[in-house]
Amino acid sequence: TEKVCHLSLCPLGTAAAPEQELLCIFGTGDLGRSLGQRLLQTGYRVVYGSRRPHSCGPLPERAQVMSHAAAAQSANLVFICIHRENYDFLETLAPELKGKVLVDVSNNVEKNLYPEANAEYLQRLIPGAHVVKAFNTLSAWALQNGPSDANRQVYLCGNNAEAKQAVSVVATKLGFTVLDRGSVSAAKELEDFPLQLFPEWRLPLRLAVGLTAFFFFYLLIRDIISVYIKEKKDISFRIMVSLANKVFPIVSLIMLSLCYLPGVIAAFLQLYRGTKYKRFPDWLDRWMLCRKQLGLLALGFAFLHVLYTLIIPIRYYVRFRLSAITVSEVRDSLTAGESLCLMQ
Ligand SMILES: NC(=O)C1=CN([C@@H]2O[C@H](COP(=O)(O)OP(=O)(O)OC[C@H]3O[C@@H](n4cnc5c(N)ncnc54)[C@H](OP(=O)(O)O)[C@@H]3O)[C@@H](O)[C@H]2O)C=CC1
Ligand SMILES: [Fe+3]
Repeated sequence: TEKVCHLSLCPLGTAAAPEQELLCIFGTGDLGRSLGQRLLQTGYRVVYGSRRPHSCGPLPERAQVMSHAAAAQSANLVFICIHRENYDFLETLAPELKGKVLVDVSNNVEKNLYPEANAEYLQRLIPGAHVVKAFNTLSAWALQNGPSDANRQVYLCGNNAEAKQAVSVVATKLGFTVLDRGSVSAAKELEDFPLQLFPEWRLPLRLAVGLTAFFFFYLLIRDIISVYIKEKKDISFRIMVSLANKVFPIVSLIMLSLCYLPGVIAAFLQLYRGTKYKRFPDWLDRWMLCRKQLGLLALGFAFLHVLYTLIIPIRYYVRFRLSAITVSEVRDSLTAGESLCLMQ
């Protein structure tokens, strides 16, 4: 109530800004800098903890830099923007970090590099702190530029509900949507996220490549190589357009049917079982989950088919024009020759 009275008594514009919360960032690297800049823009105060407070690279204006211990003491929330390989020194800061919320943003370069998740390791190093895994699925670039449609979500997990709440308040203020994934045992999963490149596309893409290769070679043997062997006719110029244009619609239709088939199978399965409250078998589950990708790929192949179909008449037209020109020129020269003969 004190704040409200204070604000309402003040004339417009001179209201004292409420004390901004101070947040701490360990590490003055790429991510630390981007995160700090974003936090400052959102209205937080930022203090960096660094090994070399006086000689670190360029930092956002208005940010303070101090030693790790001093920085840790001044804030309740500490973002650890340091690679996991260098975490070990944090153990010596355990007294300063006791009771603080530590945000682990780290990623690994490959899966299963370490037996435990980075966040669990951090928690083991500093048992007295509350570790929250968050922000690791964002890039420094995305953080600096603020949330966009593709980068809206911040996944977080941790054992302490209050600590998670504190982090999600910050994330929300930064403009992100928070998705709570549960306790720190989910950290491993979160750390694997950035290492999966469009996982749901992998199977459909492999399928598309496989089908394309299969039908390409099948048609190559059937339409071109066999003609060459039987009739000694070389029609290999057809490979680029005509043959390809036979492969595209076939693959497109197969992918389209694969997109709709699992739904039908699932419906029959439900009818057969007499209930829809039972899990589908794993293969069907996986198949159902990539229907969107299968459909989009089918659309892509259909589009290629349209494109190639439009190219073929253009090619014939050019050939027709060329031969028409040749014929008329031959005719002209012939008539010229005839008239020459007549004159003689
Ligand atoms: N860059 C990105 O896009 C993303 C990065 N991350 C994670 O954020 C973390 C930091 O990444 P990033 O900023 O790119 O890395 P950088 O290499 O740019 O920065 C790491 C910082 O850690 C500190 N540091 C380095 N070595 C040690 C050490 N031996 N002891 C103590 N501190 C050390 C340094 O700060 P100082 O000199 O001030 O001590 C350094 O600036 C990583 O865990 C990474 O996985 C997560 C998502 C995206
Ligand atoms: Fe067609």
